[in-house]
Order: sequence, then C-alpha cells, then structure tokens
Amino acid sequence: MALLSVRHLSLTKEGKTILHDVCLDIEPGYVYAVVGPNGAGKSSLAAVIMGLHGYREIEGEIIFEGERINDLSIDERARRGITLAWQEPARFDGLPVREYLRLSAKGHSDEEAEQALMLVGLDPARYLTRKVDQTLSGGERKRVELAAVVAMRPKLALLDEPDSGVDIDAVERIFDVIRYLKEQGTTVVLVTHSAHVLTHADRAFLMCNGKLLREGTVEEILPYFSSRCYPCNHPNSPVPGEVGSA
Ligand SMILES: Nc1ncnc2c1ncn2[C@@H]1O[C@H](COP(=O)(O)OP(=O)(O)OP(=O)(O)O)[C@@H](O)[C@H]1O
Repeated sequence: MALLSVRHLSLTKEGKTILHDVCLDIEPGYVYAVVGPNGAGKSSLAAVIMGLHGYREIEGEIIFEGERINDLSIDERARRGITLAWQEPARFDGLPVREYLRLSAKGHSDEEAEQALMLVGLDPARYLTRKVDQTLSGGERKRVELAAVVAMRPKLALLDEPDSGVDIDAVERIFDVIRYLKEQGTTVVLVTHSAHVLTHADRAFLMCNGKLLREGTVEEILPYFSSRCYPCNHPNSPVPGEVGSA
C-alpha cells in the first residue's frame, strides 16, 4: 500500500488553477523529489498534503496510510506522522532551540533532541539556549528545523527547497541528514527546482503549470528536466508530444 496517495487533486485560488488533476503515489522508504520550474505548483502540492491554511479547499483526495485525510487539521496530520519543513514563519517561532526541539520531538528524550542538533552540525552547547528567531542566520534556522524533523521521526517529511539560503557545506550536511532520515524509515519528499537536489532523490515527479507531467527514477527525469525545463521553451505550457519523450 502506498504511504500517501494523491487522487485527482485540483486547487484553485483567486480564480487561477494552481494544481490540475494531480495523481501520484508515494511508496514508503524512498526519497522523492517534486521538481519543476518556478510557479509549477510544487510548494502548493506540499501545502495541500500538510493541510495548511488556504490549501484545504481542494478537489480530489489525499489518502495517508489508507485513510482519507482531507478533513484533518495540520495537527491531526502531524500526529499521523506528516511534517512539512521550511515554511515561513517557522513553527514555535521565538522559543529557545531546546524548547523548540522538545516540542517537536513529543515523547522523546532531551538526549535525542541534542543528538538531532549534532546531526545537523550545530553544537548543542552553543545552540540549545539560542532563540529560534531572526538572530539565527537563515542557514542555522534551517538546520534547527531539520533537527526538529529528525527528532520528530515522522513517517513522511516534506522538505521545501532544502538548498535555499544555505552555503555549500550546509547543503551537503542537509543531504547527509536526508539519507539518515531515510535509513531511520522516514519517507522524504524534496520540493525543489534544482537539478542538483534532484540527484539526491530515488524517484521524482516533474511538475509544470500545476500538472504532473512525468514520474520516474531520477535517471529518467533528470535529462528531461535539465534539457527542457531550463530554459523553459514553452513558458509553463509543455508542447504536446514533448512530454514523455525525454
Ligand atoms: N494565494 C494564491 N493566490 C493566487 N495565486 C497563487 C497563490 N498561491 C500560489 N499562487 C500561484 O500558484 C502558482 C504555483 O505556486 P507554487 O508556490 O506552488 O509554485 P512552486 O512550483 O513551488 O514555485 P517556486 O519554485 O517558485 O517556489 C504560482 O503561479 C503562484 O503565483
């Protein structure tokens, strides 16, 4: 059984179709990438899966572990094991990092939270008492939230733009942590417009103009994505016949 199934999902906002009849299955144990150019609808898809405010009025179905979750709140979805990282503002903004991790890792020990911090390359002695606010750099903040995801041990982690706002070293560490999450049994979905990030996934969904164009292994998707989407020769409207012929 798929961990998550998206069935005929359509989303309209202010009269504009943001997602159109998207169907996809996420199988447990893999790292997936949802790729596509700016405005393709990737973040909107993640927002719908998490049930964010403004993304609940949809057509279609979101099914998690066999249960239809359309009507569940964010908290209820989180309790079932879904998390979405790197939305703004961050969860529990303004709390000390220690408290932030404790709340994220409900039921888990402080030691586990500290280990998670070390895993993302932040020294607990320096960071546990810092506040999760603007005094943390963008990269530090991103890593604190990733530590929270690790501590949470979710079944499904949606990670939006893992490479934005972090330097090369931090990005490589983020990829290490993504591998760790997979080893720990978390299914990961990377939302990205970067071919480099795509190479860190096992499988990928290619989106364009609110539609799912293709899905396959990274080896199948990468050539099409690299050659046809950048630059995009058909501004967000693929030419019939191109799709499916990587
Ligand atoms: N509340 C809204 N009202 C109107 N249009 C919206 C709204 N939210 C998103 N959109 C539009 O929906 C489209 C998809 O946006 P989305 O953020 O999902 O794309 P994306 O693929 O994640 O892009 P990016 O890579 O730039 O983050 C864009 O054209 C965006 O302008």
